[in-house]
Amino acid sequence: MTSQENLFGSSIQRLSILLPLPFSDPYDYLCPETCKIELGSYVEVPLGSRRLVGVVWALEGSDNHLPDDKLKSILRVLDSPPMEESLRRLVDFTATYTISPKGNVMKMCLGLFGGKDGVERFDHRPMLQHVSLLHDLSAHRLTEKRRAVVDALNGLPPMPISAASEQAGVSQSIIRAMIKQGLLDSIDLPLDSPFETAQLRGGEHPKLSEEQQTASDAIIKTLRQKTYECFLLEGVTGSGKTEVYFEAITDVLEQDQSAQILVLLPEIALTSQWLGRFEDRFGVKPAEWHSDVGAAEKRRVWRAAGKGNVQVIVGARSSLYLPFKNLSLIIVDEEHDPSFKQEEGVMYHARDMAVTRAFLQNCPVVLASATPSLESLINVKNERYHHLTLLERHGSATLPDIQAIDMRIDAPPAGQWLSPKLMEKITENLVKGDQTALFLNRRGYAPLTLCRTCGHRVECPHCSAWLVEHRGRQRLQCHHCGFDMPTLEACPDCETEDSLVACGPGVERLGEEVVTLFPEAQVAVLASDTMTSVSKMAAVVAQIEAGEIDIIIGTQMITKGYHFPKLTLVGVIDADLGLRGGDMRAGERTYQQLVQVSGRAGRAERKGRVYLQSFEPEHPVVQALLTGDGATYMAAEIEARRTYAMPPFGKLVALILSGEDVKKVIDVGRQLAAKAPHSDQVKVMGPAPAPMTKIRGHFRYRLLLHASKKTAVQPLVKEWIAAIGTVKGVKIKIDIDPYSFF
Ligand SMILES: Nc1ncnc2c1ncn2[C@@H]1O[C@H](COP(=O)(O)OP(=O)(O)OP(=O)(O)O)[C@@H](O)[C@H]1O
Ligand SMILES: [Zn+2]
Repeated sequence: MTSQENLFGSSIQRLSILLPLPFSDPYDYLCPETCKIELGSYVEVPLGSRRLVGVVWALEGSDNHLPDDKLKSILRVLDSPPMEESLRRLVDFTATYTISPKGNVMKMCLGLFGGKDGVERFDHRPMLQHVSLLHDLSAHRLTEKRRAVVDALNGLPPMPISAASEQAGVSQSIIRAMIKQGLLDSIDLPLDSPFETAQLRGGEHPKLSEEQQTASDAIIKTLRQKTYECFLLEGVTGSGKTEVYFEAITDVLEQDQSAQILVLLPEIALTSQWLGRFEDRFGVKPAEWHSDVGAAEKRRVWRAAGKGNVQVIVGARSSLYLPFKNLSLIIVDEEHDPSFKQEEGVMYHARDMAVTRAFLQNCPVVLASATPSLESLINVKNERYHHLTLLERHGSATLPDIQAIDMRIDAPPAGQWLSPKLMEKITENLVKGDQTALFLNRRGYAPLTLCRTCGHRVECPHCSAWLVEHRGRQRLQCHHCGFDMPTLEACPDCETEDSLVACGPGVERLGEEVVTLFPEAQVAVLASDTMTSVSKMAAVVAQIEAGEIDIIIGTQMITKGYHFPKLTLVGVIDADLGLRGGDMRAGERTYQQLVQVSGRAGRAERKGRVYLQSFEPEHPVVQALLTGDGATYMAAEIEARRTYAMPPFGKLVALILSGEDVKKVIDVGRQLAAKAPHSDQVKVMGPAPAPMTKIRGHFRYRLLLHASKKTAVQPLVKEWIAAIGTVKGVKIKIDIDPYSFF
């Protein structure tokens, strides 16, 4: 600790404070030595005219030689347990690994907020107006809406006005008016109401099968030793991986009520069914952390995590950076899922960082999947991960029969997308009263609108992409920048009326076809643009569970996690779709997706069947599904990666340059190429126009660095980019181990 006398004779110290701003290093601040401060303490500091939350990164100043009188003092130490060393080290690691400013990683740790809001979060617990029903209003004459409010509140403890309005389906003003008239009571309660503790042996408690038991025993053994170990829990679809890790969660909490568990799920849409299962099992809801959670709830979860007042948090990628007090187990479900890679800002891979966090925390981590990523399989081979396998479906369920439909032979009628064979199977299934899922990974009505007269394709004015028709909403939309406009009557180029045609199918168009062919069936179309919130998705899931839906049509959002006992037929409309892009992971990704969607069929007593419509049924991916020999397919993929020294046998770093002035972008690209590191261990390709040459009016070029496994790429890339310096108007994004090549 450095200290010296200040002007007034009292002792002061210098501190390094990491701020949630895009800076790489902490800033120096002063504070009286009497101040009770620790490494990791959250403090409020001034910066210009702003007040920010920062974290004490060192109990001494950095080496910036600024005299004390140039430094400002911290304003106060905030009321929260200090950030633990393991999280501070994760921040350092993430920043170094991804070549991001440390302050940007700190921003993720603080949750939502950088500025003022961050400070408010630490203030005495905010109070919130709650409403309750104390009087008997049955004799009152009430409007329908007021009656709905009474029904929603009846017999329940006070709830926030927003919750009551949601429950009753009326506006908040109606509730406020009722409070004013004395019909309802209002009370201010702290927002930070505590999370309930799980009931460990109370709820539904399945008896594990032998292989499930073996897997959960292995995890529990490590849990009790309180050490790091990474498990790859590989179990076929429907084998009950969730039950295995629920058992592990039960054991951690049985050993230690204050233990905390983090479960990462790839998609928030997935959580509805998962949450239901959790609640059945543990009698309480876990805390949630994802983009659909409101600011007040996020504040509550963040604080509870830090104070150790919440046991289980289920979340998306960013929950990994929450300030847990006693993190004891991390689960990454569907670990192979590409959405764990963050593609904006700090470009980290949440699965890999979860393993790192567990290592720093010295606790076990479980990666679960029916189709593990190639990287994880290799880590098993190298004995870095402990492999646990479930080979059979739970109970009497068996894996579905999978067949291909050769679209060159069994072609659909013109302008339709369902082959005669698949139509026949759907009809049979409807007669049986079973449910069918049709998978097509394309949102909207049609991916392309084409003019029959002049051949013009309707493109986004800001991106090099076609506009996708959304017929229900009568809009044309860009799926890259969100640009949106009404559908057109005439061709924007040759101005011919009624000459535009929709080309290709999206789920909406497939829905139209299905409704026409099977008018008596109840159909639901699920895509991320229609299922915009967890509650909307939950409502549809409940309908499917209740058997109110016969045919489910959806994008990749329906492929994973779901368990619908009555679903026995899966049709894949275009099994080759994912193979067309052609990056290094296209085959692996398509294989995983097809296994996952097939895995939705026949998960209970009734046998499942899957039909893959393909123009290339001889493709190794389709063959792997038909033969059920995924292991051989993945082994061949691993060999191909090894041959070409592709990750994880070698390293890739992508540089994505973008700017409004294409000449400047190309110029920076050329400068980078000229200064590129080259050796027998390192090669650089590019600059080349990105496949998406323009997004949001910004032109994009890419360079790709390929290095041997032993090369430390981060210092190399840092030095390389520093040699160019910053160029105004051109952004350089660094993507270590890229998953997207667009
Ligand atoms: N030991 C058990 N006792 C009773 N029910 C079980 C048991 N194991 C699994 N199940 C039930 O079997 C069904 C499938 O299990 P689960 O959803 O956990 O599989 P999964 O391995 O996660 O599948 P997927 O990878 O396809 O998501 C669930 O309804 C689950 O409750
Ligand atoms: Zn666009």
